[in-house]
Amino acid sequence: MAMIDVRGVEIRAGVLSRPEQEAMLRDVLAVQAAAPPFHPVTRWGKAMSVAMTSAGRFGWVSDRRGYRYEPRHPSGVPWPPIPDSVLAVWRAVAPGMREPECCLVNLYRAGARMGLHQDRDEADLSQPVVSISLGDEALFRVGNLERGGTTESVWLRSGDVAVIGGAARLIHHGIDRVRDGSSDLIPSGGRINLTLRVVT
Ligand SMILES: O=C(O)CCC(=O)C(=O)O
Ligand SMILES: [Fe+2]
Repeated sequence: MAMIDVRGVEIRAGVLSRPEQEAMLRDVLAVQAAAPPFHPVTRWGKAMSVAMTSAGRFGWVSDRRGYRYEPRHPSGVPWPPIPDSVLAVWRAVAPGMREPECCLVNLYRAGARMGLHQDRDEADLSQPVVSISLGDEALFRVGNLERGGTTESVWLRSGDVAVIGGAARLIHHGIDRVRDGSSDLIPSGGRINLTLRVVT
């Protein structure tokens, strides 16, 4: 299994076989059925282009009050549990770490992107963020610990796993674009990204 290091972010290509991706997709579609994806609104009132939902004890939400982790979906229902297929990936790539408390589900349909940001809303930064890609390929950009400076980009493909941890835990990263129609995994098209986080 190939692993490349992009500024301390470990990108493991082809962690999931096609049958494993299909099984995980079924589990993620069940999460989405229980907790429908929504477009979070930023503090400044702008809807994000990525639709989101979560599984686990906490989910990530944003609205006019800002962003934070919450124990319930905006509808009031608790987030569904993180599927075992997803937990298995965390255990494989982050052995000895705590169990994840949030699986953020990012849904990229045509034109969706995610600007450069840090994942810094978690209390225990000794724990990594593990990111799983399903469906269409995405151009992942990695910057620096501080704002600004040069960046490097790499395509993430269906079944790839990225580990953002250690000295790179607070590195800036984002998704510039998704190559529409590059994968046939998701029948309705697009890309799903799962990020596993220890929140507390
Ligand atoms: O979609 C991706 O690959 C990255 C997602 C991400 O950075 C996040 O949800 O914080
Ligand atoms: Fe992130």
